[in-house]
Amino acid sequence: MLEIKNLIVQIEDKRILNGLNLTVNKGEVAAIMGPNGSGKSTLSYVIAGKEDYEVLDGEILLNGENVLEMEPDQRAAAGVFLAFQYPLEIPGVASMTFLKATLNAQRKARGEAELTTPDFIKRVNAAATQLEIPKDMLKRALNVGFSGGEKKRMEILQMALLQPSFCILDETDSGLDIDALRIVSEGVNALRSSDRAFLVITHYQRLLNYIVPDTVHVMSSGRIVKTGGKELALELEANGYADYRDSEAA
Ligand SMILES: Nc1ncnc2c1ncn2[C@@H]1O[C@H](COP(=O)(O)OP(=O)(O)OP(=O)(O)O)[C@@H](O)[C@H]1O
Repeated sequence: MLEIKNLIVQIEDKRILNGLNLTVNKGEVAAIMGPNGSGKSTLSYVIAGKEDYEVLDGEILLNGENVLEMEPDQRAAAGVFLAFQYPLEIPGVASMTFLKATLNAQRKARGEAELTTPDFIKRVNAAATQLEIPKDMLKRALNVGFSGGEKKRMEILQMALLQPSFCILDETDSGLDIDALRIVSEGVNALRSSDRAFLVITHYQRLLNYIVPDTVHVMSSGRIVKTGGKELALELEANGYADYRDSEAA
């Protein structure tokens, strides 16, 4: 599904990804853990198509298609979704309006008919109920004045509506209280399916008790330096990253 080969990326002459290789298969939940500054968010931004990054070498293929040649909206239409570490606030745009416009823009890009308002409302309400998002919150400007945990829930609500095939969660657990962590994780788990893949970036093994990964990758200095099963996260929790800092790619 997603294949990254020898990805080398810099920003303002600073090299951040240094020949990164990563494969995530359909149906797989892959976690990435790694020290601060190892390039995890950069990787997620480069996959989603954020500007500013200079790709010097390598490729990113999504179902065989070259993602690096696509504009960000084309990537989204192709199924890439990034749940941000710091979700954006959009003053003046009601969450409901934003969600409907985003969903219909994607459907249009895929050549599908726009959803009617009743159909859309039915879908939003179902997803909001599951994520315990009060309906009146959907009338408020997107993320403006939302707590950290509410913003993260809104990200998962977007994901539930858009039904992307490749979902990246960038530190979705940061700032969540215990109940919100469970709710968000259940929202994510409900979307797990054999034709969808997840890349879960996290600092804490705790999230992976809720969203149990198939694979765990360790990232250090812009490369994947170790890959294992879910037990690798427990090992990291116990021992830290000392064994992996500045190590060569495994
Ligand atoms: N615009 C920028 N200009 C200069 N350096 C940058 C810029 N953006 C990111 N970096 C640097 O790139 C490196 C990787 O940052 P990134 O946010 O990808 O790491 P991370 O692994 O997600 O870290 P964390 O775990 O702290 O969130 C850091 O050293 C960061 O300072």
